[in-house]
Amino acid sequence: MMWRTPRCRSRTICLSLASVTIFLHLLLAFVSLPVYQQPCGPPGTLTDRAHLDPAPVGIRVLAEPAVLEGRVSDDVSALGDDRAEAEESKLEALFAHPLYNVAGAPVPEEDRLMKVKAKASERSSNMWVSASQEAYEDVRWNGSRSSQPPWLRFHLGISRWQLYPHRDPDMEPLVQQLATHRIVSAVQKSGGTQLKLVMSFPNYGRAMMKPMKQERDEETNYNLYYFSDFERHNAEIAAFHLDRVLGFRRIPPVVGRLVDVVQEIKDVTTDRKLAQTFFSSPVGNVCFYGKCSYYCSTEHAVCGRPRSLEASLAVMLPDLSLEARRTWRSPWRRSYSRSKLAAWESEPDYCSTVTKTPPYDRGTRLVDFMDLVVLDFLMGNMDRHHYETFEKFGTDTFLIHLDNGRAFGRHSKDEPSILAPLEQCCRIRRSTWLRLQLLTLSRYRLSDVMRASLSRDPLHTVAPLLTEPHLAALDRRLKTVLKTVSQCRRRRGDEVIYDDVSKLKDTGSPAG
Ligand SMILES: Nc1ncnc2c1ncn2[C@@H]1O[C@H](COP(=O)(O)OP(=O)(O)OP(=O)(O)O)[C@@H](O)[C@H]1O
Ligand SMILES: [Mn+2]
Repeated sequence: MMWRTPRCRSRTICLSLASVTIFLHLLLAFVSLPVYQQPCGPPGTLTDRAHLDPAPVGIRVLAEPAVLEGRVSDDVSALGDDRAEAEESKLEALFAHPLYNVAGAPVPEEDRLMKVKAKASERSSNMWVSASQEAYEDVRWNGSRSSQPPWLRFHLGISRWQLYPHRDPDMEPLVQQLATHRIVSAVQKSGGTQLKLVMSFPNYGRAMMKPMKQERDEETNYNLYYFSDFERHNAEIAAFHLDRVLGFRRIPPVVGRLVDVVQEIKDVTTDRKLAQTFFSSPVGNVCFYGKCSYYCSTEHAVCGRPRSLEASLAVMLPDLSLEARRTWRSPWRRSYSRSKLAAWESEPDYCSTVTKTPPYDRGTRLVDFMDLVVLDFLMGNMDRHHYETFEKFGTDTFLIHLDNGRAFGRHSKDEPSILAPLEQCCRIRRSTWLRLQLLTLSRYRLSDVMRASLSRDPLHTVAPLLTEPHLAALDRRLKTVLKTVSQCRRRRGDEVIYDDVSKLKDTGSPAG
């Protein structure tokens, strides 16, 4: 009977510990309640700047040591509401979180990419000269927003730090038009390696179309070098959603669409070279292959079923003649050679060379690049040899995350080399790091919010844009990113975190 005494004692200790734990949880719940009940505020109160309010309560809470050190468990996240939430409401909750709803000063004039000038409508109508002018609407745009088509409002909304604002009221009409608007012209887009078309709408809007080339459950061939990989239409779509979920807003909106290859391409194209590549396959599907340097041959034709083809449509950025863009070579670009290593793969102190070189030696360029690295690692994109910025904004501006067609090729393997810049430089924005931590919590889990976000795309009804293994890979890779940051912090301490949050508080300068 001697064994009873220690057990009784341990039971008493357990009971006391349990009471203390419950008390502490209740106390914590009571204290945190106001945070989770914060109203997200009407869209009018939100700013379209990607920087953070000096004192949003949620940020202060998230900046507590527990979160910063990665000690946040699902228990803490569940304090506000521990019920299983529908994924759509998880996405809503994420977008309502203070880390996404940052208040600040309105965007100053000089931080806007474009503005409406007198007689802009006349200039615009001359820009898109079409062989079949009657297919286009009469242009009656002026300075009033309601007269402007959604694509123009998107252009006018681009600022120094992002392509579009959080909770953009213009987003829904824009994606609606991309998904449903009549296509009046389709021509091949020159440049780049693979087949893609520029499509025009009756209101002079334009979109870049990439056709489906691969089934969703196919994985990239392991023996292909990344530069020979196919471009995937669903990767372009999913990348846009992921970039928005991460709070970057640096990818032009992309939607999926079933395109009738006869009615919406062959019959309306003025591109003779493209038209010549149409043929009917042995089973009666209409196919075409266009002219380009990779995969433009009968063997790699894209085919309708029998005429209906899945495609991604990305809204076009302002024409280069209006707003020039600068292309930057990535310091961590891969070698195109099958045998040579790039400098970053062999030089141990490569990052310190980069950080001494403009534009990485000042401002936010390095941490902007790290944001791109995180995005690319999560979606397995090895094809980031270049990135672009708007010339007008010089070096103090965001990086446009264009060309994501080679992402989401593999779910069963992660590509650690994509994270090399983060590992080597050990530098990340605090706001990014905080949002990444948020996305590990069950309340906002990355795979769940991505599933919800992607289910809004029109092609979702044909088949989910990302298969479950791809969604699971996002959660797995997110953990790896946070682990990398933790290891950096152990090695280098606080210098790892670029404090865009308190920087704002102190100086009010844009944190990017
Ligand atoms: N939404 C867009 N609006 C305007 N221009 C765009 C847009 N997306 C891409 N571009 C431009 O078109 C060019 C080719 O696009 P993209 O890089 O997606 O094609 P690609 O065939 O994958 O090219 P690459 O083979 O070089 O990777 C890019 O260099 C970019 O400048
Ligand atoms: Mn590409």
